Amino acid sequence: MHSVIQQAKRLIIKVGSSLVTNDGKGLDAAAIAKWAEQIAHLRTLGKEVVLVSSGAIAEGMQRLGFERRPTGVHELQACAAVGQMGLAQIYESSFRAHQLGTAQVLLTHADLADRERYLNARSTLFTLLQFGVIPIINENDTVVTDEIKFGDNDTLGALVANLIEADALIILTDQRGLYTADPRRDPDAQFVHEAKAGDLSLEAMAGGAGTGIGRGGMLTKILAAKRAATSGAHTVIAWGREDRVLSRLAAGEAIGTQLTAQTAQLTARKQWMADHLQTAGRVVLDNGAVQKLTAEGKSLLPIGVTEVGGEFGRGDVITCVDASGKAIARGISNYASSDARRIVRHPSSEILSILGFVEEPELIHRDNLVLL
Ligand SMILES: Nc1ncnc2c1ncn2[C@@H]1O[C@H](COP(=O)(O)OP(=O)(O)O)[C@@H](O)[C@H]1O
Ligand SMILES: N[C@@H](CCC(=O)OP(=O)(O)O)C(=O)O
Repeated sequence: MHSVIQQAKRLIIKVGSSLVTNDGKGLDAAAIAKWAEQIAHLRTLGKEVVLVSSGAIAEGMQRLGFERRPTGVHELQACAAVGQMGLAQIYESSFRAHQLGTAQVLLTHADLADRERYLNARSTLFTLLQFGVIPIINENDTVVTDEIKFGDNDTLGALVANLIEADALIILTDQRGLYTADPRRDPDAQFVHEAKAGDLSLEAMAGGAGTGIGRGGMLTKILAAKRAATSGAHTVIAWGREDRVLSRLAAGEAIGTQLTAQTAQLTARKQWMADHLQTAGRVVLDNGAVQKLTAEGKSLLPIGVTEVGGEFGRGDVITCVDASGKAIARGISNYASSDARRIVRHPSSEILSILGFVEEPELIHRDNLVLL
């Protein structure tokens, strides 16, 4: 019995190129329809699902008549642009059959490295989930070059898991999971049912991609599990063509390789904030706001702030101090210091008229806040 997917409330599901495009033969509509049906079922169980799908380049190659993967970066980018249309179309119609809308989200490494864009991507994804649509994510291949690429969507899946604090990452691939060696090369390879995410011995077992279609191979999946675990997300690597694989995982069946995160979600997040020893600025809270944060676990609203110190940007970690100057919390600011100065002491309903825009009603959302 594997219970991590059964218990997960928010899930990232990553499907690889070889699966989506039937080993490069063209989009596998039947397989995609089955995942869409199962994801619709997961939604009825109350789970939020974000899909990370590869396959744009493979599908674009097919559409443009390439027999082999082109080597030129612009040809690859052109393939991605062409193929992404196919992906968007097939996901939209497959989910539509289950009364579910989809949204296309194309991300680059630079988007997640930049704090402001990181926060924007995060807020947009949360909003899409609130609207009940399925975000379909891929790398924005047309604008990236090798140096700034995620490179493989396993890594992207893990970063998205970190971004929206998913409980689990499911990586669907063309193998049943991790073996002690590449099963395509070593007939004696043993299946690994369960391990700790981040266990170094796993990295020695995993090899590169098995076909010319996929990019990452097993090593990037193992590293993705390690990365996902830093924000407390567990990973399951499973065969995408396994009968009802997603529904059975959600029912607690032990399919695939389960890589369990060792850090609890909250601890991981707290640790991340605690690591920000040098914060960019500070806000002074009135007694009411101190009470809301410390005793009631609430978010910090601009109205509870009396003073803003230092220069910081949206997305920077700042310190919250009480009237005596004692640090009581640390968190990610939704507003730059220049904007924060204008909205403090005001109710959130006035943010729009003061600034002309609203990022969020909170200065720091409680999910982005750690008490000291
Ligand atoms: N230890 C291992 N266990 C399982 N598969 C492995 C291992 N090492 C390498 N592989 C290879 O990784 C491949 C899956 O990665 P990849 O081709 O990138 O798929 P995807 O397109 O799903 O990301 C498998 O087909 C397999 O040949
Ligand atoms: N963004 C690329 C994904 C490349 C990639 O990571 O492929 P895979 O190893 O199959 O997940 C595409 O859509 O073709």
